[in-house]
Amino acid sequence: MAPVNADINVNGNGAFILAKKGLPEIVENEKFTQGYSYEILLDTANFLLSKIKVRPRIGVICGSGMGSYWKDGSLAENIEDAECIPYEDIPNFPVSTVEGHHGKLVFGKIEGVPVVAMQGRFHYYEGYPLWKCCLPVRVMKLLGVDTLIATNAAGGLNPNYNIGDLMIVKDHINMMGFAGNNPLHGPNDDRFGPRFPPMNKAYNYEFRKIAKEVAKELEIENIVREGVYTCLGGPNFETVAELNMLKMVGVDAVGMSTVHEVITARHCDMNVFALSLITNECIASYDQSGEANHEEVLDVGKVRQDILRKFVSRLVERFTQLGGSHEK
Ligand SMILES: O=P(O)(O)O[C@H]1O[C@H](CO)[C@@H](O)[C@H]1O
Ligand SMILES: Nc1nc2[nH]cnc2c(=O)[nH]1
Repeated sequence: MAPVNADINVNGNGAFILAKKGLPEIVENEKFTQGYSYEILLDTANFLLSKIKVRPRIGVICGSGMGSYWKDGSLAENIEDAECIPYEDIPNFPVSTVEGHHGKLVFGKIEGVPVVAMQGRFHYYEGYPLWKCCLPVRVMKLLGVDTLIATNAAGGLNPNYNIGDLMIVKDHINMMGFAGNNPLHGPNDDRFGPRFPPMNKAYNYEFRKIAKEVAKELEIENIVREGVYTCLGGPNFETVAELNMLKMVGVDAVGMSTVHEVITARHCDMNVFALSLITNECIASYDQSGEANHEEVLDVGKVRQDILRKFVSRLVERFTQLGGSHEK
């Protein structure tokens, strides 16, 4: 039997083997696996501080299609005195490559509270290692942020959920972590946090309680849920078998972000609240028609933009009133 192409040889037993000459050399890049040092991120934080008027206390990460819920680019409606800094202009920052992620940091005030919002997050599937996806969280911490509100678009796996529901994240399952991929992988710098951070109280109990009260005040409690989120590496959506496995282990909503950001935030002792917008139904049966797609994800973000803006704004106000004494 002849080899099918020049890169494949046949050994003496007739089995195919790969020709060694064609294989790429893999070089381990230390910086890639270990992340930027405290000092490098301090430079980034100092650069930002030299540009902005407010010192943010709360950081908001806008999920897919949600960055414009405060108007494209400026967050003008709700972030007062907004100052936008494109990621390209920030030293050591990655850039956004996904549609629905504008790629700007917006500084200003919501309900009088100094905030920074990320209009666009970074995902593993874009090619960034997890530590780099989470770099902005550490920069926020160095800027003085003590509370993180992470929003995301997610597929609803819980059969009781509807498209357009908002899920308060009660907990997560770190599927990528099971495979050894963690934003805290590599040497630990105690100035950020401990080597072995606990995660059993990752999503602040008081914040979740407040969010449920606020949902009642805004009369949206019928669309607000509470559940377990998981992040997969993406960029493909899930197979039916994968979804059924996730359902079995107690997952309510599936996405491709947030978990690593939350781990990074808890490592550096930030209070965390996370909210999933259910943008599509996870198709967990071979008999069901339809397919997940990013356009639908972005469309549902638009439909819910007013509610999201009101909900997150009220949460910013109420979380700040809570002060720093509550249990994290
Ligand atoms: O998690 P966010 O960034 O909100 O976006 C979610 O939606 C996108 C897929 O449509 C993926 O990026 C997934 O992570
Ligand atoms: N993995 C995943 N991410 C999403 N983001 C929005 N919808 C989905 C989904 O169904 N699956």
